[in-house]
Amino acid sequence: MAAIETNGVSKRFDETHAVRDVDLTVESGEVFGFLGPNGAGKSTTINMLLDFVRPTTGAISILGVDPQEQPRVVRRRTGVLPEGYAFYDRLPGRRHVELAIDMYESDDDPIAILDRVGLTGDEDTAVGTYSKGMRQRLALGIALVDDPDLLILDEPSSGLDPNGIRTLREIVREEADYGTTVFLSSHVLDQVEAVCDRVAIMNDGTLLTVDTVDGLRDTLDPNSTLVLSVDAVPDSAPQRLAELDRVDGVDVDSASEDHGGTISITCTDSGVKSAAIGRVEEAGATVTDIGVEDSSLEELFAAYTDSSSDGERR
Ligand SMILES: Nc1ncnc2c1ncn2[C@@H]1O[C@H](COP(=O)(O)OP(=O)(O)OP(=O)(O)O)[C@@H](O)[C@H]1O
Repeated sequence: MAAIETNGVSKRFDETHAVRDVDLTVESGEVFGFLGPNGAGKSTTINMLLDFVRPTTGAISILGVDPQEQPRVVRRRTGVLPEGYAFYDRLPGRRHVELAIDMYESDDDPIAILDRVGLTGDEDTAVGTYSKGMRQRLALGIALVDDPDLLILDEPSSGLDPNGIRTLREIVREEADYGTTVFLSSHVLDQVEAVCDRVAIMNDGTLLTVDTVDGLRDTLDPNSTLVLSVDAVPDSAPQRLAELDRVDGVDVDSASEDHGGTISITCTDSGVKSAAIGRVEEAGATVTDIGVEDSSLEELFAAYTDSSSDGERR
């Protein structure tokens, strides 16, 4: 059973077509990244998944149930970190977690949850004095109450410092290990790349693609650079490599001949990499290390959203 399934889901706010005809399936146990620039329709989609907003058209299933028919079942089994959580400034962090535990009638330990999100020592401090990052940590803790089957995190890294981002990443991985499905929206792409099995890219309300990060790479930018460390750069290596069909460029660095050098090979197809290594070895070099430089998710995202912004929207 899919954890999230949408069929032909659209949402109009008056003249704004916020979400257009979205078909999306997130399998149970996946860590799924939901990417898009500001105004792409990510929050509107999330709000429809949780029945906070009703679709204009289309059908949604969350953990096998229709959120319009059984919103309580969906909310009971789903932990949500929404964009802009409304806290009670005068209440301490611990009390917020206790209220969530009471609501779920759960036997979770609030201190253990606050510890998990890195708020040890701040449990009894009023939330009004919390920094943005501390509030985000608290909202994440509240989302974890009662061990949800599905975690929906809307821009979870917003306001977090590098330590907070690392904690978030660890928690996402731990939850995935427990079998929780994690759906996280973001425009902080390297975070998404670090934890997600698959990503969807939204722009102007339209779902442009769903793929693994590697799959996106193959589609959008098959070029990658193979960087070989060698004991010495043979004179014939560049020529031998250039003869290969899917090699687009060779760059040699043999500045420190005593200590070997590097050969960087631009490949237009990943299948040519082993042949390229073979050619270097045939030329007489010993390959001591192999690296691959791929385009970043950021570059792929820009390539997708730029090529989709071609006129008629809204
Ligand atoms: N309640 C609303 N009434 C009118 N328009 C809305 C409403 N909610 C969202 N929109 C519009 O729908 C579009 C999509 O907004 P949405 O908040 O879903 O995007 P987003 O991808 O979450 O953006 P961000 O990353 O900035 O949060 C935007 O044009 C937004 O102005």
